[in-house]
Amino acid sequence: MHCVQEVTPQIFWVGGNDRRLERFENMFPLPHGVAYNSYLIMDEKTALMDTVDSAISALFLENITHVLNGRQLDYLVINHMEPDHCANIEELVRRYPEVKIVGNKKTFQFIGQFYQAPLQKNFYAVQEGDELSLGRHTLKFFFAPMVHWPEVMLTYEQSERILFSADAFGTFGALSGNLFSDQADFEAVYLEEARRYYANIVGKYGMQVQTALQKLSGVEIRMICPLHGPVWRSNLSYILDKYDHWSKYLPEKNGVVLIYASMYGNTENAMNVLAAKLSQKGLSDLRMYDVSKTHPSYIIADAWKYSHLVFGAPTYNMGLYFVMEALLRDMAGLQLQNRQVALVGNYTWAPGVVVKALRGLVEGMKNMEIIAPPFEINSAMKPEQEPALDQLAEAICASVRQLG
Ligand SMILES: Cc1cc2nc3c(=O)[nH]c(=O)nc-3n(C[C@H](O)[C@H](O)[C@H](O)COP(=O)(O)O)c2cc1C
Repeated sequence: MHCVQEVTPQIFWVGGNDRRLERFENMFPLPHGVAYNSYLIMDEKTALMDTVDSAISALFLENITHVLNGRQLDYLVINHMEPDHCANIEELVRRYPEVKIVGNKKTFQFIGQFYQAPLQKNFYAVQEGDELSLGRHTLKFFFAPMVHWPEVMLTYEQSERILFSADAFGTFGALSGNLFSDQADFEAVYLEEARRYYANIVGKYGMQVQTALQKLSGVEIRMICPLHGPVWRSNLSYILDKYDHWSKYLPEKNGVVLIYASMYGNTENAMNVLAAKLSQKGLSDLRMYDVSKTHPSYIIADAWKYSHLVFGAPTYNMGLYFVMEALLRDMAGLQLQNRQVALVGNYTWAPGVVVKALRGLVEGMKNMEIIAPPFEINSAMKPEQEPALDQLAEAICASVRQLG
């Protein structure tokens, strides 16, 4: 049975949800599933905006057949060639041999790489700023290279002022029937997952997101239709503001995330003592993670949200405990920047090694300020070290308060 929703009287959501997939990109846990959105415009000409992942192909094709109701598919716009959105191109050409595949040079290069079938005869190339009339609706194409992949386009429908935004403004989390963000309690249901999606999937490309936002700044947008998660038809400034913060690597909140690695509990203990001191000094909403327990995507999402990060880790085979090293390299790869940092190291026989490694990785990232001398433990924290930890706590509090 088809499952479609009306976005506007002539535009239909023909996507679907996957709550079975364990990990997005075989990497990121999906406790709340994921939605693959696709939109079909029914005008004098019909146009489909992107396809979906192969996991939901059967329902997707049924949805299209239902909405087309015997009509031909005239255009298939490919805003993004990542396989979770383009798994059905070949099948659509088999069903609608005359369909024009709308894309740019890079789109067509990638289609050639992913697909065996000769699809060149269906290609309909567009340039930046080109317009395509469907009748009452007119599509205008904005290129947004590296707002995830190099071929990415944003398609703007001029009559209804709708932005089909590819992966931008998307989120993890399946749709629970409610298609629009204002039908859900977005902050409760989606915000954490939207941030986790942004930081881990798009985070590296902040500069390109800024370029795209500037390109669109003169365009009136009434609705944003992303490829994942709910559609925005109201309060657009809310999600635009989040994207502006995230892509400028500006924290949303002044606060502290304590991130530790620990094999036998001694580093963990020092981090707990530090967290208690921070709390007693008046800091609230502290967040704390064990890197061996929590998937890095969640820690990275909070690193995107908060202004201060404390990293604590033991020495391991004359270096930094691997899981912490992997997390820091992940953060660096995603270009996390502009954070205030404090360090806690632990060793049994090699003083200085782990704090040097932590410092090296943190200083390798842009605009990361180490706000106080590292706190070092020799195997286990001793009561006589409390004044030094107090000093570190005081430095962190002062730095948080300084931000306002
Ligand atoms: C496999 C292994 C390798 C270690 N390698 C080093 C090392 O190279 N240098 C050092 O000073 N301590 C090393 N240690 C000691 C730990 O860093 C130390 O015991 C620390 O207190 C552990 O902190 P934790 O209780 O938070 O796990 C090693 C410990 C283990 C288990």
